[in-house]
Formats: sequence, structure tokens, C-alpha cells
Amino acid sequence: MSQSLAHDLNTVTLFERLGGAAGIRRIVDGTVAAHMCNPVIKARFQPYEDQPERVEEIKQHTCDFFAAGSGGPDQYQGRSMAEAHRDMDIAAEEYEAAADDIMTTMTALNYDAALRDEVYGILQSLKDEIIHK
Ligand code: HEM
Repeated sequence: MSQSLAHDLNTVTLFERLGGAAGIRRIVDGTVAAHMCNPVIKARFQPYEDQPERVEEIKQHTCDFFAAGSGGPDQYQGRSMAEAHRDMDIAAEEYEAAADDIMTTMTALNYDAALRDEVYGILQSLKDEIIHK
């Protein structure tokens, strides 16, 4: 067996370890629900409460973003992170609150600490594109 085929057979992508599209959807649903009651950032998301179609579109884009970035088959069709968040003036404290909501949701869904740390590292790598400087 060639080296690269052996490698492909042994590599389980992050997408698969997150439980594929269904796992990512559960994380995104739980995280959006957590954002809606997180005192640091809820004001950012509450205006969308009466726009269920827009919420669904944002959730779909977020699912695709994580799927595309973790080795899944989906294409991301939304805006770049810098473009989507540029005009929001997001503070570092808000960024940490959003990342905490993702970690809390992953804990509630029984993802282990190693997987949570891996996702947290990816989130940190996006920070500069999202917060206001
Ligand atoms: C690593 C952290 C984050 C990721 C990966 C992320 C990801 C995304 C994605 C994929 C979208 C959809 C873009 C589109 O539909 O074109 C989005 C939209 C949005 N994000 Fe984030 N985001 C992050 C952090 C934050 C933070 C910290 C806030 C505010 C506290 C925030 C507030 C929003 C809002 C309000 C929208 C809707 C924008 C609109 O309707 O135009 N995001 N985000």
C-alpha cells in the first residue's frame, strides 16, 4: 500500500470527528441559542429574533463555514469573516463570549476536551478578522 493511501485511510477529518453535518448543525443551533441569552453579546443577535429566515440563512452559512474549514464536503457561500463582521465594531470581550458559548455548547453535547481545544484553536486563528482594531 502506498504511503499516501495509508495516510488517507488513517486520517479522520475534524469534520468527521465533529459528527459530520448533523454534529455541526447541533453545535450551531446550541451556540445561537446560547448567544441569545449571553448578556455580553445578546443585543447583537436579538434583532434577528423576528427574522427566522435570516437566522436560518446565517446558521446555514455558519454550518457550511465550519464544514468547509474542517475537511467536509460543503462549499462556503457566505461572506468572508472580515467582510461579515467589519461594520460591527466587535470588542475582544465579545469575541471571547462568543467562543465561550461554542465551548459550553460542545461540552453540553459531550465533545471531549481534546476536540474542544482543537476547535478553540481554530476560533483563535480567526480572531483578527472578526474583532475591531
Ligand atoms: C470565531 C468566531 C465567529 C465566527 C466563526 C463567525 C461566523 C459567522 C458567519 C459564518 C456568519 C454568516 C455570514 C454570512 O451570512 O455571510 C456570521 C454572521 C454574523 N456574526 Fe459572526 N462569527 C464569529 C464571531 C462573532 C461575534 C464575536 C459576533 C458578535 C458578538 C458575531 C456576530 C455576527 C452577526 C450579528 C452576524 C449576522 C450578520 C448579518 O446579518 O449581516 N460573530 N458570523
